Amino acid sequence: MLKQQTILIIENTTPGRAVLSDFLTQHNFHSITVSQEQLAVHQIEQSVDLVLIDLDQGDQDALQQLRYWKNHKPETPCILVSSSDNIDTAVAAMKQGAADYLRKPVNSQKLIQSVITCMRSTRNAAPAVSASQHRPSQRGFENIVGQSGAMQEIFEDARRVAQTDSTVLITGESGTGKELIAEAIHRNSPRAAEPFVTVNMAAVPEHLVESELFGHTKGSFTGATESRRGRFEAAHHGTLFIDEIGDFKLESQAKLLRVLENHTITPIGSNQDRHVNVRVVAATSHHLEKLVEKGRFREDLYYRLNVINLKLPPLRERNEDIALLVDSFMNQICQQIQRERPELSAELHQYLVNHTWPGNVRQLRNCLESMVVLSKSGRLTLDDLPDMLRNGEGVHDGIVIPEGIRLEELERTAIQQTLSRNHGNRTHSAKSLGMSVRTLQRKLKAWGIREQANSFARNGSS
Ligand SMILES: Nc1ncnc2c1ncn2[C@@H]1O[C@H](COP(=O)(O)OP(=O)(O)OP(=O)(O)O)[C@@H](O)[C@H]1O
Repeated sequence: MLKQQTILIIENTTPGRAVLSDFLTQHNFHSITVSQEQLAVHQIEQSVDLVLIDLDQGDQDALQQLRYWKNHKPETPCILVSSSDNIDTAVAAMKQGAADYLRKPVNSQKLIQSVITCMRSTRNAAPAVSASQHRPSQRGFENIVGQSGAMQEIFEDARRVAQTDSTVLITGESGTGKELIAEAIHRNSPRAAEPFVTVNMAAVPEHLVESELFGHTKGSFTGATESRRGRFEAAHHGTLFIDEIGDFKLESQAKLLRVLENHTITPIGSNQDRHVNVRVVAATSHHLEKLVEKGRFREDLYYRLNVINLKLPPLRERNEDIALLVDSFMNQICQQIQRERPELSAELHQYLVNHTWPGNVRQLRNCLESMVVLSKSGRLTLDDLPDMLRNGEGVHDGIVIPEGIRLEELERTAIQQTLSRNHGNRTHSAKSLGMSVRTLQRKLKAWGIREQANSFARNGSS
């Protein structure tokens, strides 16, 4: 049994805090309880073993809280608890790195099981020296998996831009590997021996953005008890990766533009400019052009950042990479938690390859990790899939169609998911989709997924 591990409970109601705290105390955990408003920087700085966030404080606030936590203490597992059955929130939480998502009323056994599992999985993971426990230790291109044409082009372009000092804008949905590419660019650049510093704008509270980037002097605002170096200075001679640049407020955008043009920063409260030599790589999952049209992103900053644009495709557009990713993640995860690599049933493998993965590579990795950690035998099957996936997430049940998706992609996704649900049976799938088997076969052939369906059908009973 774990002894006196500390759990931080962020929950806005006093009775809710008391119930959770009593319950965890009974199970020998030490708990600290706060409401979101009470949460202070020193609590984030202190060492806690797990964070429990109540989503009923408002989905967006809780998700922001999660992002902030993952940015500052990526190694600390966060469990989200919610009475909402909004699948989008659950998906968003998992995409942003929640270790688990529990629906209220939470069965006490389930809560304890989740707490113990999340802590165990973190303890067994590699030491938290990197910004993410999921990242390989050598973070060059050699650790980025992808044999699809789209990824090969990205690698080629990224290697080329690594040699320059140009600003790079990496675009792509959350979890597609933007940060991984940014770091690989840095590791392959002449700045490789200098710092690679990251900052996620979506995770920094609005009033702290400028202090985070440019630093502040002691006493320059309430709470500034010490002078603090900003991320630009921390990245001096190296690379600064600014994630979710689209979340910058207009006022800060003007200041950022000035730094990019003059290479000088002025910490808050100081009247002295400081020279910084920093290469900026920015990333966003938003359509910046649209934000520019709406007046929410400065056009001049957009052009200044967009000198070189690398567009990472979502995982559903490069299914051919999934089998490789699965193989690589299974090896990594099993090595990290020192487990023998379990076998994957043919149905499960087929499911993983055909799933649309709205949370992209991150979600695929989290799914595999959760299955491996919780597995009781040496073989993983469809029954081992996390609940959220088994309940149809990623199948677009609510039909939320991502912007810019082509009809053909939708059709392909619908067909692949239906085949997966019907264990590769084309007759049942065609019937359920309201098309003839012949049409279904023609489409599969045209998309080059005939083999997968065949091999699945052959192995379907294994
Ligand atoms: N091609 C890949 N090969 C191996 N691992 C990958 C690949 N792409 C992403 N990952 C892994 O997926 C996770 C998410 O990647 P990353 O943080 O780089 O995505 P992102 O696009 O920056 O996400 P966000 O926009 O949410 O910050 C990480 O654990 C990363 O190591």
